[in-house]
Amino acid sequence: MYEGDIASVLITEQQISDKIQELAKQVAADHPATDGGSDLLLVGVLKGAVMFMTDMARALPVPVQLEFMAVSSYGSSTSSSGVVRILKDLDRDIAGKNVVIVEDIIDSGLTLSWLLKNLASRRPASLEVCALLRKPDAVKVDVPVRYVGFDIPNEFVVGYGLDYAERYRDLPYIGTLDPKVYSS
Ligand SMILES: O=P(O)(O)OC[C@H]1O[C@H](OP(=O)(O)OP(=O)(O)O)[C@H](O)[C@@H]1O
Ligand code: HPA
Repeated sequence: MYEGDIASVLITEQQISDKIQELAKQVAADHPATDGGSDLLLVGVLKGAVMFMTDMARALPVPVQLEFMAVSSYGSSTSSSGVVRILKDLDRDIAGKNVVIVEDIIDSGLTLSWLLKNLASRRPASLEVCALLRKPDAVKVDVPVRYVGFDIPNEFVVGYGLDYAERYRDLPYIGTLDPKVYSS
């Protein structure tokens, strides 16, 4: 699939799957199930986090509820515009809920820092972030991320939900994109 467009495989399907088991254990340890179930609410950030969110939800040994939000700062470019827009808001109130934001990638950190402020103002009982990938620039922005899958180099990556111009989301692994794809 996508022959010639992927320069290298950065993280294999197996590595993603093993990491998700690890992350799920960490999240569950911090959010034990109670008699009334668990009030853990995963907030997935569309569209990139869809694969990660659904795999996390199934790996978590505690009941979770799912909500989605769509924001966009990239459009069809490989760098963030810095302007975050809400394309789809949550369907319900998160006040009093234990919320974990599920993100595919933290790159410049702009999306997440905006999202954390936005969701914190809705008064959840707790608010944490679980990100599969984090790039070096994100460390410069002060965003507290409790759960991180992989720290990766500063290269544009695709696959497992991550796109370039809406393509490659369906790849089961994470790869680097051959620069010829976005320079042509
Ligand atoms: O840390 P940042 O530099 O802000 O980048 C991270 C954000 O960029 C991507 O979303 P995008 O806006 O491309 O939308 P998508 O998830 O629909 O692909 C990704 O899914 C993150 O939400
Ligand atoms: O490296 C990336 N790949 C795809 N989408 C992204 N959004 C931020 N960084 C990236």
